[in-house]
Amino acid sequence: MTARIIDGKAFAAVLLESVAEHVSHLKQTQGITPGLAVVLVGEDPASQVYVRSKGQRTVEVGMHSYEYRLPADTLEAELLALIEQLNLDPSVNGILVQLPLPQHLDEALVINAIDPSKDVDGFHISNAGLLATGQRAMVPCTPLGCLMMLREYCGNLAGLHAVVIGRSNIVGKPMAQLLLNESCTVTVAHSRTRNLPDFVNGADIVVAAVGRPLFVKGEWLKTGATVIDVGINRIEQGDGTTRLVGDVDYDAAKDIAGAITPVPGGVGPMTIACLLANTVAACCRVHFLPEPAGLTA
Ligand SMILES: Nc1nc(=O)c2c([nH]1)NC[C@@H]1CN(c3ccc(C(=O)N[C@@H](CCC(=O)O)C(=O)O)cc3)C=[N+]21
Ligand SMILES: [Mg+2]
Repeated sequence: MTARIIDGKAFAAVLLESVAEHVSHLKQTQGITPGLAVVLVGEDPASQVYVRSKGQRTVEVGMHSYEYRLPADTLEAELLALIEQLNLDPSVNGILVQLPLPQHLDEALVINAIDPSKDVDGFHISNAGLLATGQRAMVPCTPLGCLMMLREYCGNLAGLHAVVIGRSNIVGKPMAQLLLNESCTVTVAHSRTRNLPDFVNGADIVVAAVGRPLFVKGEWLKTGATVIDVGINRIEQGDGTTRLVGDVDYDAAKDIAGAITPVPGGVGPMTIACLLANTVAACCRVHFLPEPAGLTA
């Protein structure tokens, strides 16, 4: 069996098109242009690449992009002052503080300083709590993108056994919450789980978010399983160049899975599309306007 390839890039392009239409409608009928502020502290090269591509996509769909690049030694008080300024600025509908932050900054403190209604990453404790209790929340972009692709490829998810590998606050935990809200039977596994292959072998859906290259082996999978690979690992090749690989051994998995996301071109592009969709939703909510459908359970 050869798996269907879940084309996240194409899927994201469709979502971005509908975001762009929504933005254009807001402009024409309300004179409003949604705005997204992205804050990057420090000079991590990978983070700079992501921030640049977020800014480009934001402008492409017709929204305002505001970028703040702060030095690595920025004081916590300075960062909190910027967040407060963005919280109060009505032209800013979404605020994203790029993670990870430098060591001396308290990530939880900084994230929880963001106005929850502008927390388009869905990382604020208030949004995490709303999601965990099945209420309308800003949903973290990566798990939201994964859910959209799963709904498309599996249809109704109720009763399916999903194994989420990874327990981070930004992917594993919210992914498990979303799948529970879809009535999946959810197992949350992680790098310390014993007999992980046995759990994976029982899964109709596998979401791999452990951050270890090629960690999930093809032979662990149940035939026909749907595999979502959240990993983005840059590995050195023999010739000195680098290559992006996921957390799943794709070449082996594709002969056993029923459907699988590639890396790159799977979850990554959906993450950015969902970020922009969340920003439009945040803008609609603050103005009491109808918002794009399908962003939550
Ligand atoms: N507050 C915060 N929110 C985030 O959402 C956030 C963050 N911090 N810190 C870093 C991670 C990483 N992240 C990615 C988004 C898109 C791609 C993406 O589009 N990847 C392309 C390939 C990119 C490449 O070639 O390097 C793909 O998978 O096809 C990757 C990674 C968002 N993050
Ligand atoms: Mg972790």
